[in-house]
Amino acid sequence: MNHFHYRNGVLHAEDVSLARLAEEVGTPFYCYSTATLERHFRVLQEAVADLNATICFAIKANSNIAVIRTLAALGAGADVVSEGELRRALTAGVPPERIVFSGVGKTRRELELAVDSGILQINVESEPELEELNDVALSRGRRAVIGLRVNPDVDANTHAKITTGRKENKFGIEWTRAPEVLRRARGLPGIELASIAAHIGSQLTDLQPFRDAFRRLRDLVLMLKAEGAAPARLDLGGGLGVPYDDQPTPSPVDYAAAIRDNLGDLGCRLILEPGRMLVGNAGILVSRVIYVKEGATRSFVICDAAMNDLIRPAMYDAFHKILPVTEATPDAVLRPVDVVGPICESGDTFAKQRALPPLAKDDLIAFATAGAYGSAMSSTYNSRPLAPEVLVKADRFAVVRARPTYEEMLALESSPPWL
Ligand SMILES: Cc1ncc(COP(=O)(O)O)c(C=O)c1O
Ligand SMILES: N[C@@H](CCCC[NH3+])C(=O)O
Repeated sequence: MNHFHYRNGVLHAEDVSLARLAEEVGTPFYCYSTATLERHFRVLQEAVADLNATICFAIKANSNIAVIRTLAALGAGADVVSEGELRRALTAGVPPERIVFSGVGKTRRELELAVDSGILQINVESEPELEELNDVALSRGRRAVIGLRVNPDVDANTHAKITTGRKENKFGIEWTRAPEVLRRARGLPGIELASIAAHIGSQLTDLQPFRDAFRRLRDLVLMLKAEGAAPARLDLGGGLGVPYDDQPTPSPVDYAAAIRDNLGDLGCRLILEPGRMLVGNAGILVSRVIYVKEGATRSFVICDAAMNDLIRPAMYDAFHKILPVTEATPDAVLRPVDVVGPICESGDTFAKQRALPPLAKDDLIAFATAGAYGSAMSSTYNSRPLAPEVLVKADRFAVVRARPTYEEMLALESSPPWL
């Protein structure tokens, strides 16, 4: 369910016309719906209500502070993976006791900041990191509260670039060594082992890989219990997919059932780290057609958004629905076009041979389901300013990240003295 819909023939975000927003903020821009964010959070919260779970929004999916703040106001925590994300979460008002710090390559400085901030847990992904964190904690006279992320060697059945729980992936402690490393963690004076964690990948459209991973976590918990050292918490990561096309994806209720069936009787508190499912359908990227060009074998709709704004099609061959902001008439004849950006790479293509209603210079189009890994993965490639972000709530809107000026973009660079 999302709150982007046509009203009087114009695409709206809640009660705000995207055509009006395009006039006010210029294109391209991202637009997020507060109602969709809130609805997605509540649907998940209700689905897991009996499971004693903390929902830590994976802010890598959408790091806009207003988006994080919207979710934090409903009780969301945050899953962060860098100093920058930790600072964002704290700035957005997420209480430290609801923050989890994940990632395979946390620097000593990041570990120090995490320990000093008093966050819920640091998810350790390797033995060298465990030793480093032990050292950091002892040097501060503290014990670091950790989750040990294990790699359950389960195929998440998703795009190869976003699968994370196979043994050939860089993430987590190798499955066969997990018992030994858990015991090592228990014995370290600077470490408090509070949790076991796993995250097997992103955009999962099938629950079976989750079930397989949960069974493996169950085995580890039972092993620790038998040793009298049951973990207080289990961190199940994120990964639930969203429908980019019209294919159904598992519901939060079914996901919760998979958790309940496999882990519900263990008496552990749970941490969930959803990213995409909270924000994916809450965001849209609006762009203006610059030209329509007739090539030798196909037609190109060249728009002012590009791969630097939304890299998912170029990087993962991802599909995003493309909607005309002015609704097509029922008798409009669709024709196949390539929708491309202005960047100097053929990979700067949003869609190939997509059947779309007639589009002309200056028309507005919108890329749907762009709220997750859209703006968060954008860059300034080709010296293009980052697209602004707008948050809508009913009939109100706010520019929650402005488009930088070219002066601001150039200001961080300087000439060396010899030039
Ligand atoms: C450790 C961790 N947690 C949570 C997530 C969020 O994943 P998703 O956006 O698929 O829910 C990711 C990204 O896949 C991740 O690496
Ligand atoms: N960036 C990926 C998801 C990666 C998840 C990160 N753990 C995407 O756009 O689908």
